[in-house]
Amino acid sequence: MAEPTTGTTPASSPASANGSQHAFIELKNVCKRFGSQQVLLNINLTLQHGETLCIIGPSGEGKTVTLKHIIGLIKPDSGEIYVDGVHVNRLKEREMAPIRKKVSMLFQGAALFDNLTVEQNVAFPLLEHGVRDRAEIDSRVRAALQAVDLDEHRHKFPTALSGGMRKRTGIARAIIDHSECILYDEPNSGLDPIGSDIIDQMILRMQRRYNITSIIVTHDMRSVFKIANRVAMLYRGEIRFLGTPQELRDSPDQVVQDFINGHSDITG
Ligand SMILES: Nc1ncnc2c1ncn2[C@@H]1O[C@H](COP(=O)(O)OP(=O)(O)OP(=O)(O)O)[C@@H](O)[C@H]1O
Repeated sequence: MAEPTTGTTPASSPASANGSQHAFIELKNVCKRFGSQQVLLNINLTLQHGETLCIIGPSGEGKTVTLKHIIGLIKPDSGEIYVDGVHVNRLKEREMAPIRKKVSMLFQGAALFDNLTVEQNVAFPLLEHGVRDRAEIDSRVRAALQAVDLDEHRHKFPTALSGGMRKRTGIARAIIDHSECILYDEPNSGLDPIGSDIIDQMILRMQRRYNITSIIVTHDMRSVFKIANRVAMLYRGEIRFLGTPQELRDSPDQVVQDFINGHSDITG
C-alpha cells in the first residue's frame, strides 16, 4: 500500500480553545479486525480544537468504525486513542461518561426518541446528566434550538419532521450539554441539495459560534469542499490521503482522483 499522499504544507490548525498543548483527538496506530476482515490498519489522525475533518472513502472502509473508536463504542485491537489528552481505550464503560459529554456522535438518522417532542429530545442529555432546574433546562433548550433554527418546531414529534429537521434536532441535542466535539455520521445522507446545504451551514455555524471540533463522515464531495479544514480518505483499511481540500483536488494519486470524481474503478 502506498504512503498516504499529503500536500507539502501542513493544514492550519485553529488554536486550542482551552490553551492546552495536546491535540484534542489523536489516533495512534489504530488497528481493528472483525473476524478475518482487517478493517483499520495503523490509522494515525490528529485533530486540534476547532478543526473540521471530513472522512471520505468507499463504502465499508471503516469510516463509521473509526468514529465509534473515538467514543469508545468499539475498542481497537492495538493502538491508542486520546480525547483531550485522556487515553480512552483503557477506560472502562462507566469511565467513558466524561468523554461522551465532551464528544457527541450524531448517528445516521439522528437516533431520536419518537415518543418525545423535539424539545424533550434536546433536553434529554441535560436530564441524563442530572440538571433539574426547569428554568435552566428551558433556556438551554431554547438556545440550542435557536442555534439550529428549529425553535418554532419544538413541540413537534420526530415523525412530523423532515429528514433535515431530524438531523438538526440531533445537532441541537449534541450541543446542549456543551459538547466540544461532534462526530457526524453521514449528516447529508437522504437530503436534497438544499437540505444538505442547510446541514453544512449548521456544521459551519457550530464551528464558528462554539469552536466545535468536528469529524464528518460523508460521501458528499460538495459538502467536503464547503466545510472541511482537512480531509482524510480511508482506503483498504489505511489512510490513503490526508490534507486540505485543495491538496485533495490537486492529489496526483489516481485512486484519490477516481474517488472524488466518482469513477467506479476504485472498487475494482
Ligand atoms: N460490529 C461489527 N462487527 C463485525 N463487522 C463490523 C462491525 N462493525 C462494522 N463492521 C464491518 O466493518 C467494515 C467497515 O464498516 P463501516 O460501517 O465503518 O464502513 P463505512 O466506511 O462507514 O461504510 P459506509 O460508507 O457504507 O457507511 C464493514 O465491512 C462492516 O461490515
